[in-house]
Amino acid sequence: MTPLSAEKRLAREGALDARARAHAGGAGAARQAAGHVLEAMNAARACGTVSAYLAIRSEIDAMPLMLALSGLRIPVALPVIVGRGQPLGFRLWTPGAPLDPGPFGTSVPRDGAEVEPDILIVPMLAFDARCHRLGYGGGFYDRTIARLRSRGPVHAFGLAYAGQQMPRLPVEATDMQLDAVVTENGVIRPEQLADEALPG
Ligand SMILES: Nc1nc2c(c(=O)[nH]1)N(C=O)[C@@H](CNc1ccc(C(=O)N[C@@H](CCC(=O)O)C(=O)O)cc1)CN2
Ligand SMILES: Nc1ncnc2c1ncn2[C@@H]1O[C@H](COP(=O)(O)OP(=O)(O)OP(=O)(O)O)[C@@H](O)[C@H]1O
Repeated sequence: MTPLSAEKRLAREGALDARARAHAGGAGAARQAAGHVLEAMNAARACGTVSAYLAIRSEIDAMPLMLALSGLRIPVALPVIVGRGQPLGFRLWTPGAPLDPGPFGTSVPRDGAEVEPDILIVPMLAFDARCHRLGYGGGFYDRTIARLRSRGPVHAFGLAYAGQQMPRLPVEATDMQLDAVVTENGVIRPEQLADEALPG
């Protein structure tokens, strides 16, 4: 294990605790965040298919957003684990669509068509002011964002509780920066830190 992955593992422990505390605050945050995602999409002129997620553990619920998008006739997709070390696949979802159990407590639409999303709504353990993200460590979203960005423009918006912000996350070369992180308090765009251009 490299020192950086050990650092990430430590950060994950603190992040799980902070997220669980934020989650105990109730369902209002998920509804507020959903409204801010729609604002962020409008501001970025982002349109097309939106991939979201079915929350596991203490992730902020994306369902209010998914229902709002469906109501606006915007196509919604859900991630599918294709294999270890592989980018995620995506299947179309509609409210009430039958689901099959997937790995790690996830659920996937049973018979949704496979699609390529234009907008990714990304769950996480933690984020920082530069919109770097810490996930569960599978590297699934990093590989997925890298692949989609290599093919064309894609918007990657993190969705999180404001309480999931951390001072500064450890960053590996493969870690993708998000275009924004949306919380119940609004939209956070990546902050350019003064020392970012310096080596080390
Ligand atoms: N709601 C949701 N759906 C999602 C993701 C996600 O983060 N959240 N994913 C984002 O990639 C993918 C699923 N990937 C996941 C990868 C690991 C774990 C997880 O719980 N890992 C365990 C370690 C398990 C093990 O190593 O055996 C852990 O963190 O304790 C969960 C989801 C696709 N769907
Ligand atoms: N595009 C990529 N190509 C090759 N390896 C990658 C890529 N992206 C990430 N990885 C590797 O995957 C492993 C896990 O990455 P990381 O710790 O960033 O996962 P994560 O972002 O927390 O997980 P997830 O995205 O699944 O929630 C790391 O060893 C990382 O180097």
